[in-house]
Amino acid sequence: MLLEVQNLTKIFTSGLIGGYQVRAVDNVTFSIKEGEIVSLVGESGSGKTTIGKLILRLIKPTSGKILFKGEDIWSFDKDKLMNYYYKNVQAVFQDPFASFNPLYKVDRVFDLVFRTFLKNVSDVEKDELVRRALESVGLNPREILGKFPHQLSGGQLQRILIARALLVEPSLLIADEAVSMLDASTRIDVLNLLGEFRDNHGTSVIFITHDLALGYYISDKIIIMYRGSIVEWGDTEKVFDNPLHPYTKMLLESVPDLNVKWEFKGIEPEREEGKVWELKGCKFAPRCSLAKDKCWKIRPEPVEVEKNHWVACHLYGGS
Ligand SMILES: Nc1ncnc2c1ncn2[C@@H]1O[C@H](COP(=O)(O)OP(=O)(O)OP(=O)(O)O)[C@@H](O)[C@H]1O
Repeated sequence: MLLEVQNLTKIFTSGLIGGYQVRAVDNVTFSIKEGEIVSLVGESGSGKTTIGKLILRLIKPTSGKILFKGEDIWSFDKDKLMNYYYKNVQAVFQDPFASFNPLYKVDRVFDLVFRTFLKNVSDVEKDELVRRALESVGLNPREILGKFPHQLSGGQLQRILIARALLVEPSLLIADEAVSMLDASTRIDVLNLLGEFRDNHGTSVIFITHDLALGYYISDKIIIMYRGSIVEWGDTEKVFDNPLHPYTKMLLESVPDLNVKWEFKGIEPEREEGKVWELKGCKFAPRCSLAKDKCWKIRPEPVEVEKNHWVACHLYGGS
């Protein structure tokens, strides 16, 4: 297995006075095989980015483990972290502007990659690798190299960052809302590019998105998150063809239908933000029209309802 996330929990403390704790990630377990594209889907605040940061070892879990090829990522010393883990695990985030220094030409992001991960490459080879990487994301190197960030569009900058991440040929790419800022046609090009890269290099992708349709388009497996917990996961086709959790159903109903004028069909989110994190039962109970007594008291355990399709909901059994 390439990556195993085991009972991962991250608790943040918010507010200075009378602060309350947020269980941003709550006992999350999943794994990713080589060459698999897995989408993490959920609305804002469901813990997707926190999972990405935990996998990148940018923050420390409160409890639980992340294993990369069987090794605990927190057992790596600085050298192994830089020269092994980050060479294997690359990331692209939502806001491309944040990744560029406005005072330097965009080429600099490639220099850093060569200095850190590809030290033995000659200058001639470097130029060729950069050219190929830019072309692979649909950019013309002559229009890109030598420019400052403000001279390029957000979509161009984002594709440069994807090219940079793929240059290293990582085993795992974490794409956190990485296509959100791209226009619709560029977005599809970049999604196809990730798929091609997987096919050619066996790179696995964790595709973090709030957009169910993008998750459907790109992924082999889909994980639906709600308030830090996984509520449903499985093979993408199965989850889409036969959504089981009331939250997954609600998300699917909210995908805009171009033939129907928009009308709010969801249930109003609960007002008392802090309280839901403390619920003993199902976190979705305050929004669920089907919630029964048990749902408020006992957290549902995941149940495999069909092969490779799991749901954590009392409607489908489990304790
Ligand atoms: N550093 C932090 N300190 C305190 N709370 C945090 C911190 N980072 C995240 N949180 C909280 O953890 C929860 C999960 O946040 P996270 O950013 O992981 O969600 P998300 O699903 O990625 O949302 P979005 O799509 O809006 O980025 C939220 O309630 C958020 O406010």
